[in-house]
Amino acid sequence: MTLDVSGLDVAYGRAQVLFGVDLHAPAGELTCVMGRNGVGKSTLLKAIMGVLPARAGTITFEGEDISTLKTHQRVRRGLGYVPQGHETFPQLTVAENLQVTLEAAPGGQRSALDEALDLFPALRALLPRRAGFLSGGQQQQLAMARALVTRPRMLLLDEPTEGIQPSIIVEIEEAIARLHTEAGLAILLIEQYLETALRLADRFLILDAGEVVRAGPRAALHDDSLHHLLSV
Ligand SMILES: Nc1ncnc2c1ncn2[C@@H]1O[C@H](COP(=O)(O)OP(=O)(O)OP(=O)(O)O)[C@@H](O)[C@H]1O
Repeated sequence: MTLDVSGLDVAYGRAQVLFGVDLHAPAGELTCVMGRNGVGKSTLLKAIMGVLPARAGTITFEGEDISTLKTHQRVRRGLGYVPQGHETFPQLTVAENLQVTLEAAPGGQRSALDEALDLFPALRALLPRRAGFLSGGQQQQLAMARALVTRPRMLLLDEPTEGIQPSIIVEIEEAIARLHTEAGLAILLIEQYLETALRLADRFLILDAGEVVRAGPRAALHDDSLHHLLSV
């Protein structure tokens, strides 16, 4: 369940955005990817999922080189991904959103759906609602529940609390903490805020202008010299 990225370069056309990024996200640990707006955090997750092609570098998951696999093959290997902006099918109900994913998942099991709903109990009451009518926070919970239905071994979350009302942020953070501590799921979390990272992370990595400038265990985040690299 360990994910290793080595020497990753990614570009949008001629504009290179990631430069030789190395990342080690061990099994069972929660790794925070941090850094200010536009430093390349989302691009890193997209490249790990194969949504964007890498120009150079390797991505290894559980010892297998997955660099050339298609996104759905990476999902089958056990990577779950919740992109920024919590994409759901707005015209479908919450129940249908979950069902569609369950049916598309190899060996998808009803029990996985029940477990996902146990993690976000508020979604149960919303099952008949169209996803497009949910609040941003509820849609984020639905997007996370959908990713969990595929029973990932590592979950990649792109700023799950961005732009979400504080009461639901707490629920989402609790769900992330439970997935990590109770279910032992490995998590790669994009998180801009230091306080949240200090609460949740086992280890961290800070990007600046597309390069890894710091990485280490959570304790190393208590370092004032990092502040200029983060949003405050
Ligand atoms: N589709 C695209 N085409 C061209 N450039 C892009 C594209 N998407 C992102 N970029 C650029 O790549 C850089 C990194 O963007 P990215 O979204 O990965 O950063 P980020 O750290 O996730 O920032 P944010 O927190 O704002 O999402 C930025 O300069 C951005 O403008």
